[in-house]
Amino acid sequence: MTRRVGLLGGSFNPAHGGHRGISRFALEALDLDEVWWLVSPGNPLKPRAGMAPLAARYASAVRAARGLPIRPTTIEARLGTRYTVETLTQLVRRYPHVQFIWLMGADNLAQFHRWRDWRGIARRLAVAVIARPGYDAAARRAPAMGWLRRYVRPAARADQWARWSLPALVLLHFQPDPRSATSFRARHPDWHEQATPKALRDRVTRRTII
Ligand SMILES: Nc1ncnc2c1ncn2[C@@H]1O[C@H](COP(=O)(O)OP(=O)(O)OP(=O)(O)O)[C@@H](O)[C@H]1O
Ligand SMILES: O=C(O)c1ccc[n+]([C@@H]2O[C@H](COP(=O)([O-])O)[C@@H](O)[C@H]2O)c1
Repeated sequence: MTRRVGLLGGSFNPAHGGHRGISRFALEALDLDEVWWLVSPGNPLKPRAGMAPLAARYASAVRAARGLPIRPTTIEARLGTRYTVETLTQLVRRYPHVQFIWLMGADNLAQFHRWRDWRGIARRLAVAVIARPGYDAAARRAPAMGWLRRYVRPAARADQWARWSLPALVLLHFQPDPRSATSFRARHPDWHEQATPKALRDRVTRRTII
């Protein structure tokens, strides 16, 4: 049977309640079986300075995902992909029985036009953007919206996304969640220096999704 999976790519530096909240919301609004958290080896647009090691970020994701149908994974490190379009090409090929939808917060929509082959991403799979406090105006004015606007689908029918022709974009609003990794790091600057259990660290390189 075809599974419906939402992909939330991120730095997870560290994972926090906002990731959990939006994933829980997406599971329901998009009628998903699972959300996979793609813990990035390194966002191509973010500086490396201040980025905790992948093992620590992955461990934080495993903790934050507990009890929900969310699978944190470091698959991009194993595939050797950093650009989302490359990751998606490989995932679609590797998992022919999974229907994927790309999830991202409104802050990323504002930057989307800077991603490699962003139109190609939207041609490969549906995209759901989740509102984020402080980013409404930036998302509305997002340069990528100049092209994407014509492909916007009604949020009231978000659970039908698997039937939409591509490109397809849905803008989802739910109780805005102000949590961010930036504010977490401001309060806990050395969060990743706490020991990462060795077993978890080892699993980062070995882990497969299914
Ligand atoms: N509170 C939130 N509301 C909506 N989207 C969110 C929220 N937190 C994270 N996201 C989204 O989750 C994905 C991964 O986010 P990321 O790991 O960069 O966390 P972040 O809190 O945005 O980090 P930072 O503050 O370091 O930029 C991105 O698409 C981001 O937009
Ligand atoms: O492919 C790109 O050009 C690209 C540029 C910037 C960000 N991304 C992806 O966007 C996702 C969110 O990143 P972040 O750091 O905002 O959590 C993550 O999966 C990144 O790999 C991808």
